[in-house]
Amino acid sequence: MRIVKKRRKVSIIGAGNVGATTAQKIVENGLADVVLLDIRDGVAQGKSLDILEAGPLMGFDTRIVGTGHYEEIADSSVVVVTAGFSRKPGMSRDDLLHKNGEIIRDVAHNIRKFAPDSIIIPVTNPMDLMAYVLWRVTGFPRERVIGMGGALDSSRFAYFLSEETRTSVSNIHSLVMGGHGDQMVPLLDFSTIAGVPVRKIIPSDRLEAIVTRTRNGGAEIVHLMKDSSAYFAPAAAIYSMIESILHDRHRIIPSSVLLEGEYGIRGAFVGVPVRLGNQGLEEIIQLPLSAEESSQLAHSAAVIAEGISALNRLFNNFSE
Ligand SMILES: NC(=O)c1ccc[n+]([C@@H]2O[C@H](COP(=O)([O-])OP(=O)(O)OC[C@H]3O[C@@H](n4cnc5c(N)ncnc54)[C@H](O)[C@@H]3O)[C@@H](O)[C@H]2O)c1
Ligand SMILES: O=C(O)C[C@H](O)C(=O)O
Repeated sequence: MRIVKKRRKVSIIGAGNVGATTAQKIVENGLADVVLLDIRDGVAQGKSLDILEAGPLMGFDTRIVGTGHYEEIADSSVVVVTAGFSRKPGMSRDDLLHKNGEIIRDVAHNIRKFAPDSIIIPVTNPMDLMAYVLWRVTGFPRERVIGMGGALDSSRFAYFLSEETRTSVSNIHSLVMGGHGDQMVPLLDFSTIAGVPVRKIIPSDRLEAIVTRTRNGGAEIVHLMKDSSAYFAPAAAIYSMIESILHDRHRIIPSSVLLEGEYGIRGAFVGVPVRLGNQGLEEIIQLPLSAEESSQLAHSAAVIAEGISALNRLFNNFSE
């Protein structure tokens, strides 16, 4: 007997650099059908057609629809939110709070209305705070709002470690926790090369330089590109999360989720290692952090909590 399984649907809000690159990866790898939505007339439609016209060359049969209408996102398994402004050289991610906050509140209302059963992956910056807006407005359970930040930061950290040691990236496991901002916490005790802790292999001054470069990884690209932030590695990070969810792989991927007492933090979205499967967030992995790492994480969470206070001042009422 043939098992016929309908392809899953992923919607991406924002057809800019991150959104369109993510769409292309999903469709080319046959992971899901995609709806690409943008406020700019014709952009999502044009990019979708362009991606489809590569089908005969790349050999994929997955579909992508470009649209400006939220009705199209109905029945999505996953909705990725990349709509909004990116920072320019000299700006911090938090400088985008007001402009992107308004956009994301509107996007959240539409997700609640048209894709109420979806799992949301917030990407727009400042990501941990935009995740909070999406969670507050949609009223989704925390299992279904999972922000992308730690996957990207950990990948950057791993790449820099591989470059330093001239070792294949496949031998490197790295972990970055905390907010997706200047206070992120790269964890040396949980980062290894072929199972050996990095502190045993790389001298401390070099490790310190790598940690600093990881913290500034986003800014380094913004400085180089001037009018855009990163999008190839971000799209790969989003893809890895969606793949673990749709294929129910239970991969442990650092992501920004609402903490309810884990790591001593409550009421904020903060990056922690989580297990991702069909239902979204399956488990928050609690690691035995050192006193110094715990205090760095607490500091990062305190900065996010300040951002939440600013959001509460901005939106008296999240549901307007
Ligand atoms: N979390 C992360 O790790 C991470 C990584 C990279 C980028 N980002 C963030 O993702 C966001 C997008 O980055 P980008 O490089 O794709 O930017 P971009 O400018 O290329 O694309 C943004 C798109 O959003 C669209 N848009 C704006 N308002 C909209 C609305 N109301 N509804 C639908 N679409 C709307 C724009 O028309 C544009 O096409 C930025 O905020 C950036 O800082 C986050
Ligand atoms: O740095 C940015 O503004 C974009 C993104 O958050 C990144 O880390 O590349």
